Amino acid sequence: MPSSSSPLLKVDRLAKSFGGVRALDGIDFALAPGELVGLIGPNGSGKTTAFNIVTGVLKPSSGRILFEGAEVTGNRPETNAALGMARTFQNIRLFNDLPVIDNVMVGLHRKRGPGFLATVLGLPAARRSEAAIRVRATEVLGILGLKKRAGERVGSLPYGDQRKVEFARALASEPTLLLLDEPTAGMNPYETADLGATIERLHRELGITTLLVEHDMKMVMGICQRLVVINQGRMLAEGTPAEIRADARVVEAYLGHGRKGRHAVG
Ligand SMILES: Nc1ncnc2c1ncn2[C@@H]1O[C@H](COP(=O)(O)OP(=O)(O)OP(=O)(O)O)[C@@H](O)[C@H]1O
Repeated sequence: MPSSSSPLLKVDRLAKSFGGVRALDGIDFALAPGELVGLIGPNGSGKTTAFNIVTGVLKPSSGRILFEGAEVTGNRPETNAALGMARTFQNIRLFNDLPVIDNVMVGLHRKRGPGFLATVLGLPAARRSEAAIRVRATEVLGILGLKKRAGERVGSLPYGDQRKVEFARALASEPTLLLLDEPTAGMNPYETADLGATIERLHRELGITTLLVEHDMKMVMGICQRLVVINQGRMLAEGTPAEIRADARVVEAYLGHGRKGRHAVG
């Protein structure tokens, strides 16, 4: 375990090229244990690429990712998940025809289940473990205010609640690092505000270190302790929401992209 002063996650001189496109060029940032940090930047600035490299979906061209002090660069996503990273996706990935509870239980099976085959065959250890997993999944649904919907088909839930189920699945694995990829994508302003409040509350209550990639400036500025701003694959600024709001380079980068409304920094 890291000491309180050593970062939980360190992104070190990260670079990534896709053919001739230099998507990332020297990205450096770190998350201290317990921090809620927003990774922001205009469209095409490289946020998703950075996120995908941290989680292991993409390999960097150069640079390193350190998690709990150990190098995890180039690890497969499943390896990183087993180490304690849990993520949500930009596009919801749930099993629409399955009940809410089953979708959350998937997150727990990934972490410590007895194995798919043992579960299917209903072997005794698997059955006991299955019961424990169901209890834990129900607890997590309770934290997110979704306990009453546990038995409903997840596809029948409103969009905002489906996002919360994804969130519950990530939390169920008891991650050390929670990575949220544009969780408010496709949400209306009410759902966005509600999810922002949920992320902030869970962070406060559970203290999970969280990296949030998000377009909605109002939400990000409202809940994050610190922001990392990238532009055209490079570091642009880092600081508290108040510092970022007052940073002329950030305002310029967003105005240069014609950002208005929910994307405006001011
Ligand atoms: N698989 C790929 N192949 C080629 N170019 C890519 C690929 N993925 C991303 N890019 C390019 O890399 C740059 C960064 O893209 P990325 O999606 O990481 O930005 P972003 O900040 O997440 O954008 P958005 O806010 O629109 O989601 C862009 O120029 C994009 O076109």
